Amino acid sequence: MIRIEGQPVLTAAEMRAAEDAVIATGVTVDTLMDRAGTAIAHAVRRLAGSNAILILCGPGNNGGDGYVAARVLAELGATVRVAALSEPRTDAASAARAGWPGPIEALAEAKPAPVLVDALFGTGLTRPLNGTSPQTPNTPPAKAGAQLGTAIDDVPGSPNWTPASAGEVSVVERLHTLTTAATLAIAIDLPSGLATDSGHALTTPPVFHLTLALGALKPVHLLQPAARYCGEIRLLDIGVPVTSQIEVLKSPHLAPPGPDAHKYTRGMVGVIAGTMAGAADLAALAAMRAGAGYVTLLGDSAGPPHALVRAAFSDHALANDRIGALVIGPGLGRDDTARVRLDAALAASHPLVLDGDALRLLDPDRIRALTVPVILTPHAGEFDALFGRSADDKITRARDAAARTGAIVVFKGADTVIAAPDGRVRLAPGASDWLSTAGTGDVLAGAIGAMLAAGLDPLAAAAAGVWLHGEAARRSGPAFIADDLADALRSARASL
Ligand SMILES: NC(=O)C1=CN([C@@H]2O[C@H](COP(=O)(O)OP(=O)(O)OC[C@H]3O[C@@H](n4cnc5c(N)ncnc54)[C@H](OP(=O)(O)O)[C@@H]3O)[C@@H](O)[C@H]2O)[C@@H](O)CC1
Ligand SMILES: Nc1ncnc2c1ncn2[C@@H]1O[C@H](COP(=O)(O)OP(=O)(O)O)[C@@H](O)[C@H]1O
Ligand SMILES: [K+]
Repeated sequence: MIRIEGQPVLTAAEMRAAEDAVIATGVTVDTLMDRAGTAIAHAVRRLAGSNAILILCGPGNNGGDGYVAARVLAELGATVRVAALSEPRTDAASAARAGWPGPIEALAEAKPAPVLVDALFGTGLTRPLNGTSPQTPNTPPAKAGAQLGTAIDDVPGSPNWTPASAGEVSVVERLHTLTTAATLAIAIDLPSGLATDSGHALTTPPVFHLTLALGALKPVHLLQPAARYCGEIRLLDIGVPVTSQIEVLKSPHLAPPGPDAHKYTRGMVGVIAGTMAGAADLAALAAMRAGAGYVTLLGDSAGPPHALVRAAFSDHALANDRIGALVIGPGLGRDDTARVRLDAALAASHPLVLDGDALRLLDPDRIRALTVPVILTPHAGEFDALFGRSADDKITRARDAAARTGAIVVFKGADTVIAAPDGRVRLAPGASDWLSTAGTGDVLAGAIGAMLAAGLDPLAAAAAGVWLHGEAARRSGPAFIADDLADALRSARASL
């Protein structure tokens, strides 16, 4: 089981293409399924201990993985049962079922087990699961020699097959019931019911403890709301080489200061204040706690820290060529003064982090015309206002916005997506929901400003800022406020 940090993320079509490329070299689908099922079995065995396991198998290759896993688990000495939704519809799944020597129960009547493994549907699910399953046989399954491969009642030891009682079975209901009754619920590749690429639920699945992604991570594992249902995510290697421009965010390499460091070499951040002074203060504090050597706040500011260098806003103060990044937007306001400050900031030729109100005062063409490195940090409302609404998935939207503006786009939320104009994407794994409190976005802007001023390239700076922010939130526990979060950036940085 491989941890997900830094791993490539593939769509369903890209994963199929990667599998096809391996198959073109002479490896069979059955071999790939065997590898997948074997890896699943070993992972489940380790997690289940001596507890009994129930594997739910669907009609496609996800179900095929389930049959292989059942066979290998039995060979490993586990107590394992199999319940099927319907007969297999692929040759590989049929062959896998034929290899399972035990009985096959009808999903409609299967009794729960302490460990539930969902191998009903994977990347092939393209439409909602009906409350009732059209595939559930209400007559006994086909006999040997049927077109779909080995018939279920020809499988050695499968006399227990019983057709669904009333001819109909609610797949979703059964999945929920059996999962809720289990103490450990594991989804194979993805929880059945979720769409692989969009982050949406076609049908709402239960919440799993663990999802074992096969061969590569998919958007479903990181985009909300889908990611909520996956629980912990681990990757299983099935020997399919994969690459992608989309990767899971990983911890950054941030060197501590060396003996030749001084405050300016560590990076000078300018934060421009506006009508809501506290927001700029938070961004400034975050920049300091994320490791900037010098932070100056231009405009009105109230409280500590004393290390923050305050100055009146002026073109002269902005012209300081030691400034490595300017942060503008938190608490800026949208009045005439805000517009004047924004115009001056854009004209100052420093790398920019544009957040909050700055995003409300700009349009994509004006951002595109900028010649300095730019990082945009919109939440969903700011994103819609700047780029318009769309039904596209969050990765596509962030990528399009980056290509349109030439800027790095940090599309925030519980599933932050960072996109570069060249198509590279970094996906942040689920951060603390306690981040949903005022001012945490200001903290993020400051942290990213510190990374940009330290000399990281814009994508790396945005990624490092988001990582530090997520780690600071994790370390802050419940009910923190943005001030606590800014302070916790220090220990997040120390953890590297
Ligand atoms: N390819 C490979 O080499 C490898 C693939 N691997 C594994 O394969 C998985 C993908 O397999 P898959 O493509 O067979 O799709 P899967 O997710 O099992 O389901 C498709 C089936 O469900 C049916 N169906 C769809 N919607 C439905 C609905 N609402 N209600 C009812 N039925 C519905 C659909 O029917 P159809 O749409 O054709 O009518 C079709 O029969 C992947 O996640 C991984 O686990 C690994 O073994 C490694 C090697
Ligand atoms: N439920 C959540 N789970 C994880 N992160 C969240 C959640 N809600 C918000 N966030 C994060 O918290 C921050 C909120 O930013 P923003 O909405 O700009 O707040 P503010 O404007 O008050 O500073 C973003 O970094 C966002 O990604
Ligand atoms: K599944």
